[in-house]
Amino acid sequence: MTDEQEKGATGPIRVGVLGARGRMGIEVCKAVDGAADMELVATVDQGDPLSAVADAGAQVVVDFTTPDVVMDNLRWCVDQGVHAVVGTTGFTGQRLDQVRGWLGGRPELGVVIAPNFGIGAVLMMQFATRAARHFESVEIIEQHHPRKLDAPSGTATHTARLVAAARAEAGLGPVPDATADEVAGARGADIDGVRVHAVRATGLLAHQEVLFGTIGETLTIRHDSYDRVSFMPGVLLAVRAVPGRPGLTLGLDPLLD
Ligand SMILES: NC(=O)c1ccc[n+]([C@@H]2O[C@H](COP(=O)([O-])OP(=O)(O)OC[C@H]3O[C@@H](n4cnc5c(N)ncnc54)[C@H](O)[C@@H]3O)[C@@H](O)[C@H]2O)c1
Ligand SMILES: O=C(O)C1=N[C@H](C(=O)O)CCC1
Repeated sequence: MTDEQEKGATGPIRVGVLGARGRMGIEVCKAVDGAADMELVATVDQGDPLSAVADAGAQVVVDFTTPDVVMDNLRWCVDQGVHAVVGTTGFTGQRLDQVRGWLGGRPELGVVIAPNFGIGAVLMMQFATRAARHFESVEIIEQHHPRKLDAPSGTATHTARLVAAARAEAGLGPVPDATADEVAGARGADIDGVRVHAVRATGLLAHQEVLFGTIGETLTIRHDSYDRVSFMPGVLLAVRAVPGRPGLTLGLDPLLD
């Protein structure tokens, strides 16, 4: 039995939440509070010292903050020897490599970074990856609440990368598109050759369609989160798993298998 398993066997997982007063942070605090095998020991938001997390003896931190502060938070967690579950978006390949580099010096530590903790959203990405090689055309349409700071969403960016990799592996060429004299933005963002359209509207929460096309047919794979509670089973799953998963885990897929 590892040290972590031993700690887990003797008591609840001690959890600290960063971004605790944000839309997601509030839900995470409620979910952790309501989990019999966890104890919410620290809640930190902008202006509060991170040291509260260490002082409280947190074993796992959950971060739902903003792309501009999340790397500093993660660096701090690694330095302090605290496992991390991260839902904050903005993770480029370069950022992920940086996190892997930090973890190289702390082989016992785990970090889970997931662009979407909704189980349905994870399946939507898996289904889209599976469909990708069968269709010459693909576009992603993500729709979110208007207070979202980033566009396109982390989920859409991750999906585009997965779909592009599956297309490349299948030997598909570029998506057919004869557009000329494009008005800037009309065709959406280009992520690894996949067009991504970001919609923002009051009343929406988090939604995504992946639209595939080939001769004579289309396939639309759609996921909708209507409430932030939809992300909580995935967050709790990651909190339970991360002490036993050294290194970087990207996405929730390996935890669902
Ligand atoms: N992975 C997922 O399933 C998922 C789901 C929803 C949202 N998100 C992402 O989570 C992030 C947060 O989303 P939100 O809607 O809760 O945003 P939000 O703006 O409501 O919350 C962010 C919180 O972080 C706080 N904050 C800022 N700097 C901080 C710091 N240095 N230390 C501690 N707290 C700090 C802010 O004050 C705010 O309360 C976004 O990147 C969003 O895209 C991911
Ligand atoms: O509300 C948000 O902000 C969300 N962000 C994530 C993303 O960018 O993909 C997940 C869905 C909700």
